[in-house]
Amino acid sequence: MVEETRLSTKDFIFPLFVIDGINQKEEVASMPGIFRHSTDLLLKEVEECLNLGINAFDIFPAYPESKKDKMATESHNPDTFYLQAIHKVKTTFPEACIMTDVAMDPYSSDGHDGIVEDGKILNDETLEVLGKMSVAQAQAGADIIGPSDMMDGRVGHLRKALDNAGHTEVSIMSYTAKYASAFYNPFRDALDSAPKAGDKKTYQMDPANLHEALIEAELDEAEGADFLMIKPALAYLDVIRLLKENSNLPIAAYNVSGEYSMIKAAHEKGWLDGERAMLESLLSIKRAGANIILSYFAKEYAKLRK
Ligand SMILES: NCC(=O)CCC(=O)O
Ligand SMILES: [Mg+2]
Repeated sequence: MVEETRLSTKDFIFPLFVIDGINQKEEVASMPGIFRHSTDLLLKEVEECLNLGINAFDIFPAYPESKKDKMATESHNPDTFYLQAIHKVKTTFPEACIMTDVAMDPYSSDGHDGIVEDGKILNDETLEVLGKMSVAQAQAGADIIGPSDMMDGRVGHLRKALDNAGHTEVSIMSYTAKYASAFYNPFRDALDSAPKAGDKKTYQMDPANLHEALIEAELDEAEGADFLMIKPALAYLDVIRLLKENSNLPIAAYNVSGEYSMIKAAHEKGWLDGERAMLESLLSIKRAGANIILSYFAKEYAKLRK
């Protein structure tokens, strides 16, 4: 009765990885228990999760090097397997909430979220590509698009692009405060999307900065974001709390791959109780103020609750 914070399966968005092909299921080496599925098996995974009470999914594609180029052209090719997978999932399970990822890195031969020229990221030119990508994802059936690129002005640009294409009901979950973090490495293994040169510090946030997140939040709200997200979660609980107290938008937190894998690794070594560590860290994210948690633990949590 006096417990102040309670987790529920409904709090979660489960990130899923999709690959091209049929009957393919590969475990991500640095993320025990997390798989890359071809679309046919992804449908089974979504069905299993829906039966466990998970309603929302964030789907990411892993592309082979041969499909990548400087302009991320594959990202808005209507025949590409990712867009077809989104369409298939949404038409098979219309009740599922489907979120997609907007950034160039899975399709970029530079492994960056934007267009690279002479070692620099071209912010405004990148917005054009992100606009095409968003409209293609909305067309495929996305309910929420998740711009994870951190270019300036992209929320407003994408809102306009979606509206102009008739997708007024597609929401934007902005990666408002996405920090240049060491905790993303397993995810980059899952997607083979690590930067080929340089790092992401010119567009992602400095882990030293808290109040800069408020500037990002004000801009995103003004530009039309429907949700604000903080990423990573565990090393940034203060940022979650600050945005929760300063915005009336729903607050999401991304419990990222490294946060998942370090608990899994310590559990495998017998150094801590993985289940208790999972529950405690998820609870801390909600206690800090997140309404929504994107987590690779979502399915494990849902099974436990069941
Ligand atoms: N745009 C999504 C991510 O970058 C996820 C990172 C992670 O899970 O480590
Ligand atoms: Mg920004």
